[in-house]
Amino acid sequence: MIFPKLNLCGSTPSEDEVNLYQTYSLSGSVLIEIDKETPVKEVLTPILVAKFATNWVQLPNFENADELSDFMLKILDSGASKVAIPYPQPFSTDLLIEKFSQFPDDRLSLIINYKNQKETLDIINQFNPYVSAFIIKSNVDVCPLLKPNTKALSQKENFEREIYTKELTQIHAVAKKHKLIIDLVKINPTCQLITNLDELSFNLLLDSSKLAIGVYKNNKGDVTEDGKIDIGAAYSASLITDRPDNLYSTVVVDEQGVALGLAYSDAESISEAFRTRQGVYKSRSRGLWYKGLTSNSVQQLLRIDADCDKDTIRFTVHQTGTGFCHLNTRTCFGEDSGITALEAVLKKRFISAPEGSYTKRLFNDEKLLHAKIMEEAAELCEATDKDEIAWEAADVIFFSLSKCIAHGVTLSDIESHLDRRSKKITRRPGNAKPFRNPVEEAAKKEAEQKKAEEAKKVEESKYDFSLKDFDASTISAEQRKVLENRPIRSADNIAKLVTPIIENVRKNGDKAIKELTEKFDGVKLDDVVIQGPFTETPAELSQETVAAIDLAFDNLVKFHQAQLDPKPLHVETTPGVNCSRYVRSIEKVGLYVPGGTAVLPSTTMHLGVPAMVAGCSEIVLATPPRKDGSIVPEVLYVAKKINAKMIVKAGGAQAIAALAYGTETVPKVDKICGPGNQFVTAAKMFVQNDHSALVSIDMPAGPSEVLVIADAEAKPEYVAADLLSQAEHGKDSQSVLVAIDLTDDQFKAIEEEVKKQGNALPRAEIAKYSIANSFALRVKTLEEAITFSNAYAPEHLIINVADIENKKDEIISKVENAGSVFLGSYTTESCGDYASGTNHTLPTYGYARMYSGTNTGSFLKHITAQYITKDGLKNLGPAVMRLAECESLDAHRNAVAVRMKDIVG
Ligand SMILES: NC(=O)c1ccc[n+]([C@@H]2O[C@H](COP(=O)([O-])OP(=O)(O)OC[C@H]3O[C@@H](n4cnc5c(N)ncnc54)[C@H](O)[C@@H]3O)[C@@H](O)[C@H]2O)c1
Ligand SMILES: N[C@H](CO)Cc1c[nH]c[nH+]1
Repeated sequence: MIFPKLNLCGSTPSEDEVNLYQTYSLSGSVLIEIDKETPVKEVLTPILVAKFATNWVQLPNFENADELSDFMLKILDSGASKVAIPYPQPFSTDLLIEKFSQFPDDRLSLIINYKNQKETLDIINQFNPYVSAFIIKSNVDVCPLLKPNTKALSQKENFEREIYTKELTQIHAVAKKHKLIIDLVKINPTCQLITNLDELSFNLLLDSSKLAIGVYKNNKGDVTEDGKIDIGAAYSASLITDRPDNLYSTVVVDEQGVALGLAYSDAESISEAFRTRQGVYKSRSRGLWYKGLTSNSVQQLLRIDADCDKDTIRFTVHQTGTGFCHLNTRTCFGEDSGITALEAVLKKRFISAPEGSYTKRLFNDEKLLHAKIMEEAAELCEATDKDEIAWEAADVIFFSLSKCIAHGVTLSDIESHLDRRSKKITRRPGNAKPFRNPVEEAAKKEAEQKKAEEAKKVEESKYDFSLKDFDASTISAEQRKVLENRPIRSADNIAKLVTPIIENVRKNGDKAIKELTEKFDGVKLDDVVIQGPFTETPAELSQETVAAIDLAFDNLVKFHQAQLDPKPLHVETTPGVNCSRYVRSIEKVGLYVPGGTAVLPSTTMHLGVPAMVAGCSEIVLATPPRKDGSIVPEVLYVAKKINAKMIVKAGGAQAIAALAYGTETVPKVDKICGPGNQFVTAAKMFVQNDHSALVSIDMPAGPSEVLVIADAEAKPEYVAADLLSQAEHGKDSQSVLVAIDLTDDQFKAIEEEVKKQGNALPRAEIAKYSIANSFALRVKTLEEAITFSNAYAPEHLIINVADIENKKDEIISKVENAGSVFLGSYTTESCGDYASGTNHTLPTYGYARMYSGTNTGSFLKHITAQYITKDGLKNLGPAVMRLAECESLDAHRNAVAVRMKDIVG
């Protein structure tokens, strides 16, 4: 809900300010800011005693704790519901708490300047027992809650919104029972912001610089050009309705809370009610309904309240004229009864009692009325029997109320005095120890204990992350063979799973893609593809991200361009026999960018750059969409840089099938490249073997893996970080450590680091599984280590050993099988994963024995040609004919023989 604020600092407020107060107070609660100059008795007290508003008063800072405490007492006794005290004050927090403890907590609130979440939570925890509300003042200039939570939010906006929401939720969790109000000083409010804050149980403070009145009336919607929000619209933003006509049921009551009838409201009518300060509703048949416009039975609006679940509101009004009901009765529920009815009767009689009647005499003859009051009061004092007491009290009320009516005092005025009395407070002794509520103290202790237990649980639940440890000198040959291979994965089951997916896409095209994306990725797609060309740089990308992508991209282009040799090859193999070879790019390529557990703009570059450098004319990207059906801006930016034709918003086997066979919107491609999980790899193998697909693939690139060779010189911190960098990719990734001649302590230091760094990772849950699938092998020498690595054929090989600068050429000459090698303690694999220039799409699972990683050549093919002269055929022909005879292929022999006849006769 909103919480209007009015500044009454300084001397006497203007008429406009008083008017504003009267409008703001209709919303139920107002925060009035005063300073030491504000005349309390003349200005503040008359406002505070108004019965219907709940007034909070914001006090200034005081140099002295006693002065502050005296001022608090004065304001509270003047009728303020609560005082709001800015924190910190110029004196100590302990002293402030001591002063607070002398007042009831339900009369105090604290204003905190938000610096960071930790500090705010600490202050809230400290003051929780002594106050009943916190006003959190924040100076952010962008609030992630201004927009609705829709698909339109960018990844960055979603992230910021999530963080912000988490912070507010945590504050709410700590200050649970307290009212929370947020003052977003630099933000122009919107209805959406108020609704979003409501969901987080925060009220929004709105001072007069942010509030406007009657914006609807001027047909300007709910916000003015200078960013002020209409108070009625702001109030309505917190309301909800389940009615089909979207109106809010509105119970209309009088000053005593007696129901006059039921009406309906919407944002427009509420706005008008605030503007006119009268009962204005929305008639279901006639639109805006200004009550009393035709009947003269207008209603002075006193206050609007929302019920507990905010789907019904209550208008408290002062009803004039004949009443609320169209049948000319005061209420729609028939006649009044009790004291309310008595007041109405007495008011009527005061105006119209016949001359000479007893009532007329009572009103006119003050002495008679006093005597009756005294007489009935005495009789009430003497009465003992229950019925008699009630009888005499009724007499006292009758004559007292007559006196009130004769002097223009209403029941509402009497209630107002009763309320004021209930607001008077007695301060606890000044030197009392800080007041501690035993119930809250016990709750606090319990909460602390719970926190300690939870911290213990977190500590205990830390993942083990220990490495299975083998010694090369003691393991058997069989054991060694097992380590050289990867954990066996049954391809049968996966093939069974992907075949129907591929068939479905082949048969049903885009419809199947949409259905499978909803099933496996939980995303409902409107369109299967985003069509290029991608001409824009997505606005949500920061400059740093753009610069990082640009640097990585340029390095990849340099390294992949160097691999391109576009010149034809000419060799004269035998005099007159001229052989040649020509390079051609593969026309249409499909690049699969994984996206199941992490979005990989880097893979988009590592596939896209060689395809672009090779000159492929049609590049189609495929990647799983985000939950809102969109594609991350980083991938869109790379799509622009490689001039991709389109992006298919799908992952898994369905994406591979779409690229292989084509659909209504996805063009069929000639080659599919890119890594992926087991479904992606199985689908690539399937389509490659299906002649009707006529498509090739790059290689079986599966779960990421790294093998780190480290000796005693390698820093345990670096070794652990490198092992974890691949372990975090997926549960089936493998990280192998080959440790050269390490002592137990040195080995343990690496293990400890893996545990420490692993537990701190946001993807610890994934890394835990891959480390459990991994192992360490302890060897004596570098040669032994490289021998094992050649047998294992890792995707990535890191060699972090002493004196690498001098030994690197010798070492690399011994490496036979590896996707990519990283030499020395500063050459972390992450550089190759992103930006150094080498390609990160590499063969895994031991395929580095026979496959290369992705390179420019992956997107090229070669055409050979030959030109044989007469002399050439003379030189080569006899050998060809002899070989054809060996194979009994006479037609082959004859094709040479018919020519040789002409040449040699
Ligand atoms: N070797 C390399 O060069 C390299 C590079 C980057 C990533 N990788 C590897 O790629 C892999 C990426 O895997 P990922 O899962 O994160 O993303 P992914 O894009 O490969 O797979 C996600 C898709 O799998 C499909 N899927 C999920 N569960 C399914 C089920 N039960 N049945 C059918 N389909 C299902 C979904 O459609 C989803 O879109 C990781 O193993 C990572 O290590 C390798
Ligand atoms: N290490 C992966 C290849 O196995 C590539 C990658 C992408 N993002 C980070 N790393």
